[in-house]
Amino acid sequence: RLVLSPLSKVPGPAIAATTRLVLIYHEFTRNRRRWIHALHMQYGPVVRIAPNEVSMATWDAAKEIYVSGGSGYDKTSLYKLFDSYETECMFSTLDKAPHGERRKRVADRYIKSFVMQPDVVTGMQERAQQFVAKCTEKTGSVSVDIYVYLHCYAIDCTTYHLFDPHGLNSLTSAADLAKVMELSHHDDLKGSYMQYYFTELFRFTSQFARRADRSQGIAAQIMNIVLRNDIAEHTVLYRLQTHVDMLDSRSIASEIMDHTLAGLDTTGDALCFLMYHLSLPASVTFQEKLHYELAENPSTPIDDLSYLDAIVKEGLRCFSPVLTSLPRRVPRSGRTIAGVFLPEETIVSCQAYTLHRMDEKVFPHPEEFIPERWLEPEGSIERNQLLSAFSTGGRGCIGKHLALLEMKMLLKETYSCYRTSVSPEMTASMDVDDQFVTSRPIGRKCLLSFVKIV
Ligand code: HEM
Repeated sequence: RLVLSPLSKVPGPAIAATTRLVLIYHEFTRNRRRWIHALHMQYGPVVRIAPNEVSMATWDAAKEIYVSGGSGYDKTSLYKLFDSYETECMFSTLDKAPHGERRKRVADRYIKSFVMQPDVVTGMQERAQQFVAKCTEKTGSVSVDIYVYLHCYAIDCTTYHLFDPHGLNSLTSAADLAKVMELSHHDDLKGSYMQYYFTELFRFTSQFARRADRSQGIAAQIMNIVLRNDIAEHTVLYRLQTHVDMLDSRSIASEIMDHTLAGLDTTGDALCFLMYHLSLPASVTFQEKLHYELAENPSTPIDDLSYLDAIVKEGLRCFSPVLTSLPRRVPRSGRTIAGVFLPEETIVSCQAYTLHRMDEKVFPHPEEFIPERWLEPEGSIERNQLLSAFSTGGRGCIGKHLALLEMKMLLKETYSCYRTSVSPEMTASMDVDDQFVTSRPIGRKCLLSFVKIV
């Protein structure tokens, strides 16, 4: 492995080239992303992290892995863990052709022009207003745990888009709030890796199945909704139910379930990290500039607010909720990337955490939160190419435009009228806790105070 493997010339620690146990150790100790980033800083943009696995950190490599041929290389079996009801969904379909067929069924519901329609925008705005009302219902300098309410907001918005009028109303209903608490406080990292490495064992012990522990309640609810015939026409479920070549109900439920969970932690955690950062004393100017833009342009379309856009992009660059590698398999007969030949079936990936930091010509002072960098015309192409929060290509995030609308709407409704600051009672850690795919604050609590701007 160290000497004769076609990967033997790829830089990286010798021990990692000889056994996968090193990578497994970092996976189980929640250190995979940090370890890979440190290796990139030491060895450069191409690193061997296991006998048959290579990590890359340039836009050219990302383009080849995720965009070549439309949707890049096929996924690894890690994604099989995202089946629901023991049935494939778009995200867990490994190969290109069946994935493309699945994606076409719902793609029109997620394109920007559809998401920006009044039906959808108004739905998001109502929920953003409910979020602000919830955070400000008690008067005085009361601190509010936005971690929970942001997850409520994310799932209420997503399920409105997926299966209105039966979406969750966790910002207004205590029963739905309890479901969100259950979903957003789970810890899936070790269980998921166990399931990945010991697939056969888990097949016989399905009571430990990854999703079952956190999402049994919502899974049953979604299956019931899928069978209903009163779904609003603007939704993803309606699109699936009325497709000429309709999928069976388990496949539809699996798809809807996956989108529900895909839109929960991602948008919820991204907003949580971002609002926390904006509420620190050092961010007063960012809040002021944002408030000024919102107050001066109350009727400007949300997508034309350039400072709001810069805040969201910088938030996604610094605190992306999907920081870790998105693994793919090198196609038949192998490929050469960045001058390195990778044999067929080598596992290859990029991680957003490193793409967002490594090239200091594109992102000077990468550890600093500087929204203004997104307003500079020079270097704009390179910055946007390397911003990988939603990944890229035909398997990139289908919910990107919905997520951006949700984020912008919530910030607009909040910072048009309120100033936020970190509450003095806030002792929970906001350091990043890597889960299997997403990352969230370690403390799972974020206490902020809201003060009305008069
Ligand atoms: C800030 C919020 C979000 C972020 C950062 C994010 C990020 C991502 C990323 C990086 C991927 C690609 C993963 C991979 O290749 O392994 C992805 C895929 C996906 N996302 Fe998102 N996502 C967000 C919100 C949403 C929302 C709101 C929805 C839907 C309601 C959604 C639905 C999906 C689906 C269905 C896929 C799979 C696409 C496919 O396989 O073709 N995401 N997301």
